[in-house]
Amino acid sequence: MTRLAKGTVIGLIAGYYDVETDEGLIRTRARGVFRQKKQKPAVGDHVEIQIDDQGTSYLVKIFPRMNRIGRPAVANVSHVLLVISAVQPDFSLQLLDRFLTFFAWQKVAVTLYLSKADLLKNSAKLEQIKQDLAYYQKIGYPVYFDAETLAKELNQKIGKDQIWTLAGQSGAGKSTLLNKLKKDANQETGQISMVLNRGKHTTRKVQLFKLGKGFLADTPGFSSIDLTPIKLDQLKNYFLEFKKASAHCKFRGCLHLKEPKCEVKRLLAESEIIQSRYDDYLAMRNEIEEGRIPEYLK
Ligand SMILES: Nc1nc2c(ncn2[C@@H]2O[C@H](COP(=O)(O)OP(=O)(O)OP(=O)(O)O)[C@@H](O)[C@H]2O)c(=O)[nH]1
Ligand SMILES: [Zn+2]
Repeated sequence: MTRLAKGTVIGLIAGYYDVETDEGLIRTRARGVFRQKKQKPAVGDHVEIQIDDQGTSYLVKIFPRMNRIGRPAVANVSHVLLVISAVQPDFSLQLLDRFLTFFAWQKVAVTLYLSKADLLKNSAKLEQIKQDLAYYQKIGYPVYFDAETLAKELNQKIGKDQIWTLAGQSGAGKSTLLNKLKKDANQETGQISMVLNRGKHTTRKVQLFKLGKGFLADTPGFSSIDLTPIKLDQLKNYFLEFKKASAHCKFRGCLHLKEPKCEVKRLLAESEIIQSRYDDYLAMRNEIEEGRIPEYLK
């Protein structure tokens, strides 16, 4: 006799999957059939497992995913915590726009966190960055300037069963923030970790840890992105303020290039849309047309 159980993969350790189910945490292996089909269950996947009388279990089914992003991959990511540094590496609007476009395309909501503001205390440079970020706040992205406030509010922000992950340029401060959030959540001695650490050779690879009413992926997140698979005529939809404005463009399907009576161009002329956003839109169009990441970004 075998029975089935449903759950979410919350950990991936040396070929084993830890699945959180109604009957508790079950460590299981994936059926060989996935390998034949070149499918690989990822942390965050909603899955079905088969359990026999001896308690041996197999992961037998992956339910359709919302998305699968990052390396190591996390599935069904609904929110990203995007870490951008004020310095080291230098703050870059261009890079910020690339990340935001990528996540809008992946249907992932983004919260911004500015790291290393302490290294620029009271400088004109920091004021400029804050002014830039105020624009992003205005178009709909929440922005945080200190880790304490972020940590406190994340507990409320992470909704039921939501999966969040970190992203940001290499060196931006993702691991530093992650460690802080984990410490605040008192995860290092958490119950799940103890169960999982029983085995001697279990090197943890990827794990979701509980935060708020959902999870945050315990991975460094990812730092490089490829925009070239985006469809050229869809790109405009991933600039939130362009999308909103486009309802008032004369032409449906306006690409905000040379079309007459374009609302995006009007707002740009009035500085309601910042020039760097529009320039980055054009640069990304080029990149998609060329089908490769430009040299200067490699
Ligand atoms: N002064 C200051 N230093 C920071 C801050 N956040 C991170 N750092 C430092 O910046 C360096 C890089 O931070 P990490 O957390 O390793 O960055 P990361 O984004 O995980 O980097 P990758 O693993 O390369 O992707 C480390 O030396 C940190 O101590 C901050 O808010 N202020
Ligand atoms: Zn337009």
